[in-house]
Amino acid sequence: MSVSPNANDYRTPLTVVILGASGDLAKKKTYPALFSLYLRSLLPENTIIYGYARSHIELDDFKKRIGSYLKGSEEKKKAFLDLCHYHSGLYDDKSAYDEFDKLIRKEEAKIQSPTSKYNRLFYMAIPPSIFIEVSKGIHGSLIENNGWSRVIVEKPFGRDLESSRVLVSELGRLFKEKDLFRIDHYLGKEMVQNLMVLRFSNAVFEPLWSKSHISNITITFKEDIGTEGRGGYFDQFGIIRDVMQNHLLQVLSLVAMEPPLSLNADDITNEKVRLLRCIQPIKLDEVVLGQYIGTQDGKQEGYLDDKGVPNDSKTPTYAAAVFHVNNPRWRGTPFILKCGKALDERKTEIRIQFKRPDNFLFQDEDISRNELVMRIQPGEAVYLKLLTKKPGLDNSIEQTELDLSYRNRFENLDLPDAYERLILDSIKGDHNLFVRDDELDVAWQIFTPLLKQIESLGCIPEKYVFGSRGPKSADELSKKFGYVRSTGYNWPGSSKK
Ligand SMILES: NC(=O)C1=CN([C@@H]2O[C@H](COP(=O)(O)OP(=O)(O)OC[C@H]3O[C@@H](n4cnc5c(N)ncnc54)[C@H](OP(=O)(O)O)[C@@H]3O)[C@@H](O)[C@H]2O)C=CC1
Ligand SMILES: O=C1O[C@H](COP(=O)(O)O)[C@@H](O)[C@H](O)[C@H]1O
Repeated sequence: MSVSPNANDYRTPLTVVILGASGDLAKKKTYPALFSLYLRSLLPENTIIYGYARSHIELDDFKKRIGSYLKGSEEKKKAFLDLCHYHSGLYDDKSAYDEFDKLIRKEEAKIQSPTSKYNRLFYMAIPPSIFIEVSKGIHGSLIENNGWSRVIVEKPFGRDLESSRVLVSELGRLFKEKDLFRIDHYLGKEMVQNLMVLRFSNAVFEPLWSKSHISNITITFKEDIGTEGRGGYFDQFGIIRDVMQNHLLQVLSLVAMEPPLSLNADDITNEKVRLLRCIQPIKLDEVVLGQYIGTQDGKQEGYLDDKGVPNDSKTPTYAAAVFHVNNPRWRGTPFILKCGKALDERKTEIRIQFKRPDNFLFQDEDISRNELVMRIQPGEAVYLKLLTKKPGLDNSIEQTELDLSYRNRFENLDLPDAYERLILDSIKGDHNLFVRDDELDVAWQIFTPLLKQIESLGCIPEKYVFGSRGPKSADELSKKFGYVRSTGYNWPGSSKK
């Protein structure tokens, strides 16, 4: 579904309320995304942005703080910051929300609405421990009855099936599903969006897209930074809850789902949910857990050195796990999901490794498999690794690639940040890129038994050094499930990357 900027929603004044405006997410992601939308003239004509948090911050200081994360001309920044207000108040105090509502109404009253309506978008950039009390505050004092009120919630949506169900039902009592937007920011990334187009608009892929031709699929998330002071938060969740249960599972479902009935949000989510229901319970012996340690030269600290992390923490900062999808398309093709912090590089990619052709004529050659790689970040690219005859008199075979590097192919590439796209969609009321309640439920059904097993057995993660490729056992796991690493491949563009 798409809504044109001329629709009524764009003429109706909008108040964006950022709860937790003094925090990290707000300054690094939410305000910069709103600023980009402002620069592209994609915010409704009369938009006010109100930050709310406990900290007492003077408006000028607050503007300086968020201004330092905005990229654009000083003139545009100033014009954007003129739309921004800040109010401090408690999260569990009804009178504070009532007072805040009065302030917002006063600002809104200065604007004549051409549609006689006023819309409000609430963005919860707050820790999960206060989701429910803040939701009650919004519901009790801040809802706009003459227009829509929508709520964007950030992950984590619970820490297991039980807590997620409590959260879903509590929020469900306060807001209708159509007004709730659960963000998984990976769904807003360009290449993740491109998955649907690549798969379903190109006749060349669909006939190959199954166990008949695909040997294994690896979805990898690597970060080259550690927890960097966020250890206190991270330690309560670990990498499986932080990245695998949400971002990687979303990518898996888009790679593996059947074609949806239409591009309508519900039809797409129905297919994702149907696919997720086919995932077999994850086996502990098909999982590798890791935790990073510092480098010998002391330049990089280990996870346990991060303040807020207990000395004896067993929380994994790396995980690899094998997923088996029990349906006719995928039965027999393993999906290997890998994610970790403090590794050798920053990279998120999908790597589809094909089987050898049935009637393989080149038995004597040490020949690698075809691979279709979709690099989500950095440097968005889709490339197909294939074999050609070495040009010239030589008859040997060489690995090469069909390469769609976005930066080379698309001129003046200006990709919107994931948050920018997602905030815009919530203004349009488009749920396509947000997580539906039943989707969340099935994701937790997949992971909760594994997480409980890991915790009850007190599994000790394998140590790996900051900046390495992660635990050694992860490569063995990939190999065991059919991944064949090609050697001797040389990408000529590496110097341009
Ligand atoms: N358009 C573009 O931008 C293109 C870029 N390239 C670049 O060329 C380079 C090579 O590409 P490609 O062959 O696809 O990717 P890589 O050789 O980087 O990785 C291929 C696979 O091998 C694994 N691997 C890497 N090192 C080891 C190791 N020492 N032991 C075991 N497994 C390992 C990787 O795991 P893991 O992911 O866990 O590291 C990954 O699954 C990359 O830098 C790629 O980005 C190539 C083609 C096009
Ligand atoms: O949700 C999260 O994602 C970030 C990585 O996001 P990216 O867009 O930079 O890939 C990760 O660092 C963080 O731990 C996690 O909570």
